[in-house]
Amino acid sequence: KEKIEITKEQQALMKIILDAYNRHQIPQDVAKKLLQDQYSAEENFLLLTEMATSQVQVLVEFTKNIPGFLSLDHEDQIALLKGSAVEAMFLRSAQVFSRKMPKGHTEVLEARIRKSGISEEFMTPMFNFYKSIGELHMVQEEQALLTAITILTPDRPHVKDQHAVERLQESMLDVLRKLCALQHPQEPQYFARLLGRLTELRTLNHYHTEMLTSWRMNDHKFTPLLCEIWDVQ
Ligand SMILES: O=C(c1ccccc1)c1ccc(-c2nc3ccccc3n2[C@H](C(=O)NC2CCCCC2)C2CCCCC2)cc1
Repeated sequence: KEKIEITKEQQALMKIILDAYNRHQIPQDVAKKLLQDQYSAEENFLLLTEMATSQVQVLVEFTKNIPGFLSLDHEDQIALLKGSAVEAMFLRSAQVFSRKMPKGHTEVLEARIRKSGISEEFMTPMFNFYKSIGELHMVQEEQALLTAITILTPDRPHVKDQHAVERLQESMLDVLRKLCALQHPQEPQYFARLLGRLTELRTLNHYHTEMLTSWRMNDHKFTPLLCEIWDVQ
């Protein structure tokens, strides 16, 4: 049994990532709002765009704290943020959805989301993803590292220096691999399952434009930031 140990600098890296992740949480809790009241499709869409706009701002702050990110080529920094924003939003939504809630609240939340205005065809892949994230029972460190790994995906569109991004992503993957081995000693395949979720995330990203434009309402209004990030309008 080879001895798994996280080095001093890897511990420091994990602490930086975790602090940044916890510092940059979404301001108000969307799940609480959804559990309180039923909203119309228009109100839900407005809630989504407000939540997503603040999440993008939070994501930028989190990303700036990833060691080495600010040393990347500036245009590559933008390409990485733009390329990962939707995936990070779904990852965050999945974490909000799979958070421990009082009895029956998750079912109410799911029902509210199903009736929020998203078109039927996207419900299954979206909830399959949320449930597969929930089954992993990730600890905070794993969630933070997985978000950083998603952002540091080298093959996003328009990234010029992919090797520089690969090097940063690899150091995150190495810490995550060790953390999984330490946190889940009985589950040697846990790390692979975590990375499998990133593949599922890409498929959600793939049809995000139809998901947005097919909300059951007309005149979808987006903030300027979301027009940039979501390639809409
Ligand atoms: O259609 C969607 C879409 C959006 C952008 C690109 C492509 C598709 C699309 C549709 C629902 C959800 C989505 N899945 C959720 C799971 C749990 C809780 C809320 C969730 N949401 C939305 C939300 O506010 N997400 C926040 C979460 C914090 C981080 C920023 C985002 C609300 C919005 C009010 C109505 C009900 C769902 C997330 C996304």
